[in-house]
Amino acid sequence: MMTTTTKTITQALKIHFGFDNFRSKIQEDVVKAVVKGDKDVFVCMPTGAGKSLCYQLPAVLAPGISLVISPLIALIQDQVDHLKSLNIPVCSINSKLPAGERRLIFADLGSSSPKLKLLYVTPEMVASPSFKPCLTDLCTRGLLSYLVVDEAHCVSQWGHDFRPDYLKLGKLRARMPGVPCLALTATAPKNVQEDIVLSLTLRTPLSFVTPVFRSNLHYDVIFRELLPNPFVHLHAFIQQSLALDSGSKGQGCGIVYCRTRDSCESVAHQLTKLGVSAKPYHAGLKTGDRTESQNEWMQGKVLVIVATISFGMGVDKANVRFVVHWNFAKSLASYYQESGRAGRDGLPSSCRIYYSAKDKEQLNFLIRKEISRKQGKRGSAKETDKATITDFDAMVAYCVQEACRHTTISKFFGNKAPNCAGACDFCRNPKLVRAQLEKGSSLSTNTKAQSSQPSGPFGFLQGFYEGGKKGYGFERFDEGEEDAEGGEDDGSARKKEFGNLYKKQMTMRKGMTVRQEGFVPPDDDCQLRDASSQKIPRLTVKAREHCLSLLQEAVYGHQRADDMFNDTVSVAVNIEHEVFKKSRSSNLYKAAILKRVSEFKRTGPGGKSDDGKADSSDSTDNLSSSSFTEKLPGFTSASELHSMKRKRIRCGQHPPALPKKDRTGEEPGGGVRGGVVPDLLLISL
Ligand SMILES: Nc1ncnc2c1ncn2[C@@H]1O[C@H](COP(=O)(O)OP(=O)(O)OP(=O)(O)O)[C@@H](O)[C@H]1O
Repeated sequence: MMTTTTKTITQALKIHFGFDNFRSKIQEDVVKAVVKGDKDVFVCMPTGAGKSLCYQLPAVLAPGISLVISPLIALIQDQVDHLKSLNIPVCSINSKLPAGERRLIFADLGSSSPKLKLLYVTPEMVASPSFKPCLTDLCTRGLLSYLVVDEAHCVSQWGHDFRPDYLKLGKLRARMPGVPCLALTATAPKNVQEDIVLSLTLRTPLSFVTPVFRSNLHYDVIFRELLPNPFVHLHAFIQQSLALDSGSKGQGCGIVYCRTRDSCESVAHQLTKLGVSAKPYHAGLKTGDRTESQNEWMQGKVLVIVATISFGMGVDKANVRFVVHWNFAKSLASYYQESGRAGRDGLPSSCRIYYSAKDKEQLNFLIRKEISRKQGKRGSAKETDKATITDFDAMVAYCVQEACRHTTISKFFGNKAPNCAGACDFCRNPKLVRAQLEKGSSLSTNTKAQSSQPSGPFGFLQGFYEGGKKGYGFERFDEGEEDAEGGEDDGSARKKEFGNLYKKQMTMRKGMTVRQEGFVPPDDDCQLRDASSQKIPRLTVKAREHCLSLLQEAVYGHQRADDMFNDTVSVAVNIEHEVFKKSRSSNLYKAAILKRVSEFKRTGPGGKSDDGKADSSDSTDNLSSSSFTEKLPGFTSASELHSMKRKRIRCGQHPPALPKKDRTGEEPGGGVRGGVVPDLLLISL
């Protein structure tokens, strides 16, 4: 037990970390309790609350070495770099360490008075035969000051990031009975907290648990499928969050999380096209490119990083003004942690989900299939399987409930409802949230009504799955990702296999059409009706989708105040489908679509009358769609959309470069080249 005075602690806080004060009373209390060293300590504090200091400061003051267990090498590296920049003797032993450095570290650890203060290792390393003797030696010589378990929720099978190797830490703990243990996490509901204490055999620990509520974060949910152009909407949100339109500099940065590598690429591309500097970050990139993206974002050269969830763990950037989830998170606990990367400096920041029912359905499918696979492997069901589904359901409920978002999160973690005070969309304007829900549910009803097949579990056609079983597949939900170090994964081949299976099933589900050579099938989130139909020769899905987006823009621009809650997406989908059904050739189809588009534009409030003047209904006296945007911050104004209109190009001129993904060799206009279709068709198609 140590008798370090408060003065010594505050001096060390200033000297080693450069802070005049503790960030909070609880941070100070934890540090003092750890420094005292007579008890194990459990800390559950929100993301960004300053948990690292709770063990780093005591470690600096302690005479020996503190062993820190952390789940990821990348996370460890960030901590090590940070501490090295503060001149604190720290190192990490991991599989990637060059032999020479490794020898030096072991030499220091074996010396009579090691210089190292903190030693970071993964749970796998701590259990490895090469490390065990060193650890035993340190224990025997009484040189181990603390055992620190960071991200302690990984120890719990109820936790959203369970790591089987964390379970072995209980045994490790038993081998060092006299060493105080400190477990820290940001995301632990009651059952996970209990599991941590049990698994790590913490002895009557001092618990410091603070509510998860962070008043500086504004949470909201936007239904992506209701948006005429989600990218324009995202762009507007980013502009607002970073105050780009006010010309302010040093305004911070943001993260957009996507589930797949492809969506990272396409969202980053779209944002760049709209004028925001954005870069993708995912495991499919070369390490150098990934590091470059991260560095440029850290330095503020790139404002938005569009990443899979592999990005962010350990990234301590204070001025993240927004975290967007373009795709659904796999659980509410993960969502809390990922969104919590916003506003670590305590300033107002936004956390937004672009919810999509299809996206949810897809993730549901993946999660349940994965559970089924695990159950098949172990031959039995587990309570934790249920917990995974409960956590996912909580995520769904968060999006589709009429309730305060902060309250939903707080209750999930076993806290009381906080005083949100308008820090979520529901508390700001419940009517708008309700309107969006109603629109969303009518959209999903329409989509369901279109299917002539009875749905199987979770909306899928049961007979379509291999063997007709209720198997769901997919072991990780950030598909296409490299595995986290030591994660419980069986390899990428199976991932790919499930990916292909999933795509195949979705295609079958959409159209039951046998694929013809050369026909590129619709993506999983394609909104078209009869998307897989190849009834019109040479008409591609891409061309149809493009027509649909033109229709959507036109329908949206056509809306008047009294029909602003009309479902523009469904209207456009139905018109496109009607035209598709009636047309016999690709050219006739396109001409019919353009005719409908120009009709809408001519007659709508945002359109022009025949004499070329703005329609009188566009006057500021009327409730235009831009004032609607202010009222319902889930929707993009028609004017924003019209400013996105494609540039007029003439026959013989090259169209603007297509995004990489579109360069398939296939003509966007369905294989029709300039000269065959009139000029007007090339403008838009
Ligand atoms: N006493 C303090 N005064 C000022 N800033 C502090 C203090 N303690 C910590 N910080 C800063 O707060 C930020 C968040 O700290 P830290 O990374 O430890 O949070 P955390 O609780 O571990 O979050 P997460 O769970 O997301 O990893 C860091 O930038 C850190 O430097």
